Amino acid sequence: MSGTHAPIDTAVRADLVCPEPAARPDLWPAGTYRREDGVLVVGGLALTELAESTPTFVWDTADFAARARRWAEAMNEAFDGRAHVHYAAKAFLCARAVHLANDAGLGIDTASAGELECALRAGATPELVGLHGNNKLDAEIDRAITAGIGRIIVDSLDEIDVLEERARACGLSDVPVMVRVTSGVHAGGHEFIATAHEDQKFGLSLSGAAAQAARRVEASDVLRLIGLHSHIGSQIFAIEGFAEAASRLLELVADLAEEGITIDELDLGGGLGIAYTGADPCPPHPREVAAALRASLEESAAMRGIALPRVSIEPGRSIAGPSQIMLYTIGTIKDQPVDEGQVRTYVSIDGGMSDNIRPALYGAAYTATLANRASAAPLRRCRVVGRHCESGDIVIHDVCLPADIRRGDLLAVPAVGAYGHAMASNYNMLTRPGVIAVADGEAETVIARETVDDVLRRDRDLVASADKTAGTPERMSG
Ligand SMILES: Cc1ncc(COP(=O)(O)O)c(C=O)c1O
Ligand SMILES: N[C@@H](CCCC[NH3+])C(=O)O
Repeated sequence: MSGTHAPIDTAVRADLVCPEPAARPDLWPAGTYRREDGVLVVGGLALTELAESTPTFVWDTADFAARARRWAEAMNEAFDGRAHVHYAAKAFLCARAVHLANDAGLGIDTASAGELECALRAGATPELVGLHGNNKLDAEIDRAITAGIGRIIVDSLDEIDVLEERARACGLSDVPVMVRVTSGVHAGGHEFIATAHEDQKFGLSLSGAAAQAARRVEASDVLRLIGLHSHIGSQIFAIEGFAEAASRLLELVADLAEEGITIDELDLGGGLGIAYTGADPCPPHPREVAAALRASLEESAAMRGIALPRVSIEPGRSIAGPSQIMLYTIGTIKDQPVDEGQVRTYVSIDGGMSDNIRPALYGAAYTATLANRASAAPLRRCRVVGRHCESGDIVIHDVCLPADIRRGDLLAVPAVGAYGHAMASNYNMLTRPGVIAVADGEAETVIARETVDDVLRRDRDLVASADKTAGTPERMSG
């Protein structure tokens, strides 16, 4: 990095420095450390071993499994073995994730035909699978109910009619249904990921529609009411929001009980936050969350004179998030003038908003550190950008990196395991990165990185013209 201008805001702020794994282990897969030669090691594997594979998600599967187990143990301990945990597949899904969740005793929460199909084909126990969605398609419903999944979470009154119709068409008479209730608790980070305030698309309002839905499902001859569901949002650190939502749901449980309708289960959704940078607090341990939920639910139930229903939850981010890091290779580095006499250092990496849309979509903050070496150079405030044709293609707005970073260095971004790969796109026809599992020092590709041919194969005209010239579709197969 060179230039005659002073860098913008030369003061290196501690909160913009990426915490080393030893200082903030919660940001990294467990056991991540920096070797004596400065190389970062994840899952026992030196990240320099993956230098040829960047950009890539690096997934510590043992870390994912341990986080899943921690939720299962915490909930079962707090709720005397009567709780259940469903992994929210939208955070990150592949067959391996299903196996790991399953081995830890978790069910799978899905939200589309694709997620459902992946869970079922990977061998998830159907009774432990749930299906969400504010506009479920007939084909999705048919697949879900004929596979015998354990819960369809209805999201509107209309959908109850559709579910009844589909159940009859499929010859089924005992379809398990939960009613998604909008509790009115507004929690979570960005507005786009808060889901339980009134004026948004999800759920049925506590102020009327939820009770109506419960009555209709209860009265149905083909549906079976198994519980109420609430999801208040995502990236939440304060346990009070979950407790408040649960307490409001219990009020509805008590009202319904007076009408003779029994609610056996409350699903409190997902939402526990994780730390993305050194400025974020450490999230509470699942044990702490589970114990607080138990205490508050017990108090609310006692106050209303009702028995405590079974409790389930659907964590996604808190299981998948810290289990993956993103590994990029640094390319162009340049200083851009921003103000009189000042410059900002732009560090370009070989990925961008197509593998991490969260900064552009939610203003999410990330941090990064050199993965291939340590440096004693002074720190400099940088902006990490991708290689898309878009000035908003910013992966990290502000991070302090050693002033001697150079083309070819590896950059590790922690906590990308949730809503990273899952929200990746092909913008600018970039190929989506793969996911490399690391465990015991070994690397294994679990999701192959896309090739340009993978992307172009969907264009039927290109396939047809390749067929004509080569006489074989293999030409396009990458
Ligand atoms: C219904 C439902 N359950 C679970 C989750 C998972 O949330 P998180 O990844 O924040 O734990 C979500 C996403 O926010 C959701 O919409
Ligand atoms: N996609 C969001 C959270 C998921 C919201 C799902 N209800 C994120 O990246 O933070």
